[in-house]
Amino acid sequence: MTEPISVEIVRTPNREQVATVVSDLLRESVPSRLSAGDPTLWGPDAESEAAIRLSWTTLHETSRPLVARIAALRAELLDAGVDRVVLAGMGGSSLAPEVITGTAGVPLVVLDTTDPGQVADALAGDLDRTVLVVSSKSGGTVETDSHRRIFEKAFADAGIDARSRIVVVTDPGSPLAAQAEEAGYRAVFPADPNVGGRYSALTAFGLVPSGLAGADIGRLLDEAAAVAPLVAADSPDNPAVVLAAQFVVAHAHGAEKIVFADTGSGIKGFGDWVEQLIAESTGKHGTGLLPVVVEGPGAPGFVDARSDATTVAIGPATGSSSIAVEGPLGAQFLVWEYATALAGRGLGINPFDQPDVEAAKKAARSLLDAPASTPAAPAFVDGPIEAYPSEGWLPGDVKTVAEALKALVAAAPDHGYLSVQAYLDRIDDASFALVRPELARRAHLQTTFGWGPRFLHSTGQYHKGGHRNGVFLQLTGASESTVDVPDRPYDLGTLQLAQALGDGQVLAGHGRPVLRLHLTDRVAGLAQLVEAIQEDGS
Ligand SMILES: O=P(O)(O)OC[C@H]1O[C@H](O)[C@H](O)[C@@H](O)[C@@H]1O
Repeated sequence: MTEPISVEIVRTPNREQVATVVSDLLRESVPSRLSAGDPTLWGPDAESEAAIRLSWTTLHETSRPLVARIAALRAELLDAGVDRVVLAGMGGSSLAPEVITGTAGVPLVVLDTTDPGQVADALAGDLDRTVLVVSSKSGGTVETDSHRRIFEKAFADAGIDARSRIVVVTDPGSPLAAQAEEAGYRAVFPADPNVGGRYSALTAFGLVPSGLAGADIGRLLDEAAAVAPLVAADSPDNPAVVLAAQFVVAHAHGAEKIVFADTGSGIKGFGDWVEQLIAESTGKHGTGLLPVVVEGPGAPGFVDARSDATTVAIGPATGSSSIAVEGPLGAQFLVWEYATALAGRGLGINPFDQPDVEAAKKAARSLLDAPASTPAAPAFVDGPIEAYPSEGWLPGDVKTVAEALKALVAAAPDHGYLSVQAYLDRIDDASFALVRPELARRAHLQTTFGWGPRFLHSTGQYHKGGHRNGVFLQLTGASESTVDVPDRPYDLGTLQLAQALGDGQVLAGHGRPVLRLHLTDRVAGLAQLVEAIQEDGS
């Protein structure tokens, strides 16, 4: 029989220490205790939260009944000519379905944005054939609530009974569960409340949208089931133990970054899922593991990784990878969840909370509640780009984007990182992702890229709670579209800007340098930005 997953350690500088960490984990039977749901594994402070967060270890069994229910709903919808699935959900409520459907090659429109243009494009699709899945564990996430309001109105405006086209996934008792009951939405799938968002790939959050879109979710559970005995075993061959020990020891030696490249796994977008799991689980109390997702095995950050990073191939090993993990998606989900929970124990943190996420949400809410009477003036304007630096790091005589970028990179400590955060349309503005390798190549810093506000529910926890060695480049842009949020005093563009400004304030409050570049014309702005990066030469 072929192994359900393979973890290859291509090179490890600290073999003996890794072996010690492995034997400590095994001596205390940590893997089997984790699989049995022992909440004491992360110390007394984490125990009460862990007690309501460990049901993910058995989802390959407990989620089985969902498969038939989802298939029945899909058949009903198809009979009614409804075959376009739009998913409104942030972070753990959309990252897994995006990978599952991308890998299966079935279409799913994911709404995890407040960009007015991107939402307008989703609305412009064929509403006659559309079902909206509204996924939110808490039932109170502002983006998801906005999408529900916007689509409900759009269905009604198009003469479609919105109730028949909205399917909800949420925790029992959440505000969204109450709204769904009151409105009489088509179906409500109660999620397992004892699984946190980023560990919920194999709950209703991962399975409902993916199954409705046509992915083979039964097979996904089979893949997880095949690996379950391996990750629960108190054995030195346990793939999750091997990974966790590598990361904990690397972290102790100053390699707190994990650079992920897909090397031909056949999985689409795994990095986007795993980065939330690792960053949000571990990035807190000034420590953690920073995932850096790169374009491929030849990308900057991977080929030229230094001593501050471990390179991981998802797929076969390549010359630059230190570790290679090969296996199907369902197995990868479970192995990385176990590895993260085990690494969290090694780092001495609670891998199930996200103490710094709320701060940015609160700052955005304050800005929406009390908008500034006069907008802030840019520090300088360079063609179609306005620059808004946080206080205290940009010399006053800097007047060009190229110089400002150079100063931002120079403000990072040695072995720090640069985080690029694009509050833009990740479909129409997809080419902004090019900025990451361009900057990484010149900055000689590990460089991450995230779409705002999506990353706020993912790596955003690490930026504020993890190692304090990041510098931050925010990109915001003018929009030609306006999308109102029904029964709310703001439109999406206003919300999007408040989210960028709110997170920027919180980062600056942590003493981190933040440069916001606002593109008054997105296309011309990108061209100018790339030119400035190339000219920068830092
Ligand atoms: O599912 P929801 O309650 O809407 O939450 C969606 C996401 O947003 C939060 O801010 C958390 O940081 C994430 O862990 C979570 O996955």
